[in-house]
Amino acid sequence: MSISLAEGIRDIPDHPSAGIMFRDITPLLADPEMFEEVITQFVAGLEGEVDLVTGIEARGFILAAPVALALGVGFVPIRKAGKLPYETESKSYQLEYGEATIEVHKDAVKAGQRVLLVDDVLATGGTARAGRELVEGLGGKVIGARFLIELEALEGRKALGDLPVTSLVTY
Ligand SMILES: O=P(O)(O)OC[C@H]1O[C@H](OP(=O)(O)OP(=O)(O)O)[C@H](O)[C@@H]1O
Ligand SMILES: Nc1ncnc2[nH]cnc12
Repeated sequence: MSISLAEGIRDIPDHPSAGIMFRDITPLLADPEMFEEVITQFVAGLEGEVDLVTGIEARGFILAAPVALALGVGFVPIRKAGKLPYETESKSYQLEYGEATIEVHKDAVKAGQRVLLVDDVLATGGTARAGRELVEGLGGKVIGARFLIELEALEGRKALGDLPVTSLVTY
């Protein structure tokens, strides 16, 4: 029987602010079959193609870490400003409901490493683009991005240019 990932996503109107329909993935995460299905679909075709997986705080971490382990490669956290302890590079950006700054450790990616970007939601694409720019600023090559959810009306793919993007549930 095929699994419907959309059934694990709950709609919360007006969170975190009026007019936003928040797509809550916690029911999916609480279901091990759905969670495993996401990781299986994310890694399909990527064996041997990736040197590092990066995830963006906080929900991106939940999905990116098991993807890294499934591919047998390391995980690099991209964190909100002020959280990483060593020297960092930073990027500020807009997202669907505000603005933020994210950071990565300066030594987290080596020149030429192939990096997969993983996050839960692609909305405006501001977060993912900032993450891509951080990785590429360190000399890494972002080879693709995987999202559980894509909010198509916000056209986040456009912010990622020619990057190969896969999303599993679209709204
Ligand atoms: O495409 P965008 O418009 O940039 O929006 C997508 C981002 O928004 C959410 O993160 P949020 O900053 O809310 O952080 P969280 O994971 O800590 O809740 C989500 O997890 C993505 O990272
Ligand atoms: N509508 C939304 N629901 C959940 N996460 C988001 N990140 C950006 N927009 C979002």
